[in-house]
Amino acid sequence: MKDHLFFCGIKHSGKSTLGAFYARANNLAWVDLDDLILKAIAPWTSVRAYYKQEGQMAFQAQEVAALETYLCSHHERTVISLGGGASDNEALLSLAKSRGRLIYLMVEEGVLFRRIISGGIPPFLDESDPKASFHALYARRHAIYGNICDVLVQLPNYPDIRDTASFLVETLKSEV
Ligand SMILES: Nc1ncnc2c1ncn2[C@@H]1O[C@H](COP(=O)(O)OP(=O)(O)O)[C@@H](O)[C@H]1O
Ligand SMILES: O=C(O)C1=C[C@@H](OP(=O)(O)O)[C@@H](O)[C@H](O)C1
Ligand SMILES: [Mg+2]
Repeated sequence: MKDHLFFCGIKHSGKSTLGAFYARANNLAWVDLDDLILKAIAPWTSVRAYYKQEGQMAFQAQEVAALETYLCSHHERTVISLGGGASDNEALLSLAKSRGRLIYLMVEEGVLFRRIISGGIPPFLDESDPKASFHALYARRHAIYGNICDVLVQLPNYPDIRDTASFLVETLKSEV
């Protein structure tokens, strides 16, 4: 199967939540790559903790291994929600590219920043200037996703995520 749909985007853009919605609406299988990694790295209970302790290279190797394992054993068309750091994993992106289409769920920087810090400043942002550190992360990853993805969907920021999901389903009708 070479026609999977890979949902890409910066952290908190809604890849996981909207991936599940979109798959349900289109009667497709859905998996979240972070969930597959978590199963593979048991007894770890969080991918973030694994990433922090074992480092980026180890985490990226898990991303590729988890995707390879899934693709080898599942042949139905699947919506696969990637993690936000996929932009920095060339091997993962080229594997995904070879097996389907990459959909960039683009959310405006300010909206994402507010969503991210609503739960407090996360450790991946610089505590002394979280806005500037997020700006740098956003700019770099946005450039990569904008360049590599086959489809870019600029998501609205509706108060109810179900409305955003419906927008996505409608928008992708003409694209995939
Ligand atoms: N369009 C949206 N509107 C409101 N909240 C959202 C939206 N997209 C994501 N969220 C919220 O942001 C958080 C992260 O969503 P998630 O789907 O896990 O994003 P990702 O997988 O891209 O990091 C969740 O609390 C989710 O409810
Ligand atoms: O942005 C990142 O570097 C990461 C995002 C996470 O996924 P979400 O974007 O689904 O939160 C997860 O894969 C990991 O913690 C790394
Ligand atoms: Mg996610």
